Amino acid sequence: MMLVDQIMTLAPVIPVLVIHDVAHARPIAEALVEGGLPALEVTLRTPCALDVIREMVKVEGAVVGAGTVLNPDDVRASVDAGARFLVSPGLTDPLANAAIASQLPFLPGTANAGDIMRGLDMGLTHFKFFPATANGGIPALKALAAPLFNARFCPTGGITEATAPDWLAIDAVLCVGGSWVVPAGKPDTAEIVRRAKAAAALGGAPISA
Ligand SMILES: O=C(O)C(=O)C[C@H](O)[C@H](O)COP(=O)(O)O
Repeated sequence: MMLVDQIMTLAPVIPVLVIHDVAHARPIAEALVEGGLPALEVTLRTPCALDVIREMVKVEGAVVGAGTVLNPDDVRASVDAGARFLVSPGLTDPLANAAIASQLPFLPGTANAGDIMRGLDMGLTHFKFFPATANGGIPALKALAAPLFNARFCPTGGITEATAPDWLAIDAVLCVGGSWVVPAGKPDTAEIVRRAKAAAALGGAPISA
């Protein structure tokens, strides 16, 4: 099992995936891995999301996690599908307890100092900062990371290929999440490889785990 900081340092970007057709799972995962983005966040927002995880875990080199994990049932379903990490938009006690019990790396969404402090109290150290842009952007995260100096972040929400380098330049930021790498609709795998390569090159060379 990988540690959360190993997942977060596989590449500078974790692509956030909203996939509506299980037939798209493998070609998308293969294109992302080929492009240098092995950590994949499959959001549990579509009816086929758990089947997408089951397909993507078969792709060599892919480290597949579940996103939009909202409650203990989602944790159980993600574990059963083979997810290797969990990402949520927020931090609740029932979710955090289930995620910690699962022993999978867990990146809970946090938006303010109280969220992060509750997470630190639970023994968590790595957080999603969400919704990153709408929630005050880079100045907000820098202001939060200063007193909460033990916390490390994956900002997500509204980040683009153009703005990602500024986020990655923050010391407390290990990677960013974003949906821009895989546009909606029928996958254009050549375009996904191109976008993945561009994302993998952001913020310097990836540190392999
Ligand atoms: O589904 C979740 O668990 C979320 O928390 C939401 C996603 O992280 C954002 O929707 C990605 O944001 P964009 O890159 O702006 O599209």
